[in-house]
Amino acid sequence: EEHAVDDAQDAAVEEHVGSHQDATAVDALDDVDPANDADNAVDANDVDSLGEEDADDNPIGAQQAADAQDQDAADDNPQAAAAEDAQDAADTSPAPDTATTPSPAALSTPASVSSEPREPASNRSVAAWFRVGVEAYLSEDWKTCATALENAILEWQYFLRANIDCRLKCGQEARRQPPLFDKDIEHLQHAEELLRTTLCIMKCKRRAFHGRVTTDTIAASDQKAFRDLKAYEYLQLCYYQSLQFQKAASAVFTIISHDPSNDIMRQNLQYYLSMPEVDANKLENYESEPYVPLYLAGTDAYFSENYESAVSNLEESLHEFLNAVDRCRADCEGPFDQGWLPDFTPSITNHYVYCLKCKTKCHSKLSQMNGERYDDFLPLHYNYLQFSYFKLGRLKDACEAAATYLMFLPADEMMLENIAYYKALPKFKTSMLQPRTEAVDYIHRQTYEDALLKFVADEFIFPDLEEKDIPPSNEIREIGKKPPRKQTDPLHSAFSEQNISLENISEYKAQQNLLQEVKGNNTKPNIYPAASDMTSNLDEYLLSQVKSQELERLKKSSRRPLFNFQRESDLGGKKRFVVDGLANELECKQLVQFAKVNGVRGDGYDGNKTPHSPLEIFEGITLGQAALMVNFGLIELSTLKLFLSLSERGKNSIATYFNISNSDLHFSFTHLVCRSSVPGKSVNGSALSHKIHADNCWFPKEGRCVKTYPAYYWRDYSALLYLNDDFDGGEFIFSADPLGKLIQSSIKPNCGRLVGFSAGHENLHGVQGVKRGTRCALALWFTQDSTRSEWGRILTNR
Ligand SMILES: O=C(O)CCC(=O)C(=O)O
Ligand SMILES: [Fe+2]
Repeated sequence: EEHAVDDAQDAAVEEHVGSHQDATAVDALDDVDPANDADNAVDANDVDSLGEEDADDNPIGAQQAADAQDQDAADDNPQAAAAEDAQDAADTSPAPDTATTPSPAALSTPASVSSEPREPASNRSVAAWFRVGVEAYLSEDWKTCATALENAILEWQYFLRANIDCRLKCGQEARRQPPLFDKDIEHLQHAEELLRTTLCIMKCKRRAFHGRVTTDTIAASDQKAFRDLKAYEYLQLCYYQSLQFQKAASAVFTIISHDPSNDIMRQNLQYYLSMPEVDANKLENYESEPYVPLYLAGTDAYFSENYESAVSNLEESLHEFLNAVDRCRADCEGPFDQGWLPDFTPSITNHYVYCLKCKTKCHSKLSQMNGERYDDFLPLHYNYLQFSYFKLGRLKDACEAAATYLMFLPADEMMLENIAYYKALPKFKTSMLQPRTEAVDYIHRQTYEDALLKFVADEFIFPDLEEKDIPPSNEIREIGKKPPRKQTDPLHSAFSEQNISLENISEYKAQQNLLQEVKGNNTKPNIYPAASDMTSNLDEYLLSQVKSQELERLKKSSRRPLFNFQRESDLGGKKRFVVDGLANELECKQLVQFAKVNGVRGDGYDGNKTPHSPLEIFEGITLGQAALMVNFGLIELSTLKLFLSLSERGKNSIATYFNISNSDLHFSFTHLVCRSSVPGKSVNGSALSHKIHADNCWFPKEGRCVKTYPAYYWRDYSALLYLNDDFDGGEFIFSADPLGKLIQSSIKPNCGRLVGFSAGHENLHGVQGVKRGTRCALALWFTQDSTRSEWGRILTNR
């Protein structure tokens, strides 16, 4: 519960950061309340080290402030008082009740309390609903969890829709206006169009978010959570627990449609589908696009030779697909944190390229139905259409569709043959082979945009930057994130690695600064000093990060923690966390090597060589054994020290996370273990390496977890510090049930990653089968009962 508070604080920080991001340039205009403008200026001041005058210097901001003053005496909210504006806004903003494209997602979201998708019940923001849902999940209040998350999703969809609608409508509207001056000198007409669009967007958003708790800015981390469909992951478990099985299955289906490679959700779906209550034919994708049902209806009609219906459905599907691409592209036009202060032109270029990269992904992102990809989804429409039109005797339409198809796939032999056939028909005229304009424009845009991005990739290369500015290894980066590119400079980086762009650089600099401060003048960014340096308190320092001021500062400047940290809400259950960076590559290699050479088969399990899985070899070595080996001169003292040092780091992280004083926490057992696949045996996909269990009690059957012998019932906390990742399988999993049917989260081991959790039945866990290679970990168990201290540790005190 304490962590819930931490979460809320984090969120507050994020939101805070999020808001002043917008204090820069044009987005600042969005904020029509002058009081807020002032706040933003001050915020910008702390973080971006902008002078206060920046806000005043902002020409439009200043204008606004002046306007505000004029009317201030009469009304605190000057712009709201302007009736004209209100009128304009009514014209330009997405009027709640005249949605041109009602999102099917909203319509089919399980929560559809009313039939009005534009007005979800909303007395909380997106983030607040999400938090209520996750907290309800953690306190096992399944009904509240389900409704809160449904509301979170509705509120999120509203946010998305309002932003997209405003951007699209305002863009169109601005292009329709006659210019203030009818000669386009120095691209002033383009500038005018931007001004008009901006004005319109401000009014539109202001109206769309009027009186709502959710504003037009949502913290980037919250946005990411929703784009990754995090809410559905919780939602499915809450549906399941509140016995709404069909909806649980649909929520999982929604996740898979979005990310077909999500194996955990596939397993969950299989499980749900095996339940008699769940009907596979009624699975719904709650986030499906409008063209999907149209396309399916169109192709069904086509194959049953009902060409009228095929044509009308496929034309509509085509229209909706292009519409979806436009909406996807508009969604890309969000804020961008430059992370530094570039000149005007590089600044807009930077933001432009960021958006462009996002936009060019829309085509393939949408070329799929419920997770099934089709490379030629858009051209396929024209293929079905040409034949259907032909069958209906509409030769001109057939020829147009055929010519359009060829623009996408110019070498398609079948289509070339079709065209030859059409050409031979007496009614044929050459003018009929006109490709359709919507497709011509689409392809031309695609070609030009690809050329721009290729230009960026080829030309923005700055080979002069010194190697010393580049981190030497992956030691300081986050999980799954590429290190900043070699041979790069800030601008290039903005244009290269995915969308992370410049954040890499500012984050890297911030990390460098922090490390510098912590470590004095030692410049190599290495989280841990040499293995033998056991007195270093750097690890303790970093582990106390959650509360540390330094980290707050780091968060403000880079908005990414130094190393990844996952807590309860990320892991789908209580009293658990994951932290990275507890050991460096060298330390991991040394310990793995030691374990592989000295591990004893079946150690710790009375010599049972395959205690967990008959498909794998299990080897282990305890701390006490290692101490004895030093005594007999079999291994180096430094190896023992490393073993000890890593175990202490594990203990520190458990003590810090669970807020226990280090002296009240005792090691009860320390075991360095490796699990190896046996070639030819370990391929069985579903077998577990370690079946689902709790660490301090045992399930005699289902249900009660008994705290008695043979369970190690005195164990209070567990930690696994992983040492390698050069194997397949072997994920650590938290499960909601003892059969491992409902996996809450899955953690891929790698060097320095630690998973920590309380040892009771609230943390059922297991290990997926190791399919290739050897997986080594330092397993640590702790107790608060000093009489249960690990005896072998005494051997190390010499
Ligand atoms: O190795 C792991 O990841 C977990 C092992 C485990 O749960 C145990 O030994 O109790
Ligand atoms: Fe365990």
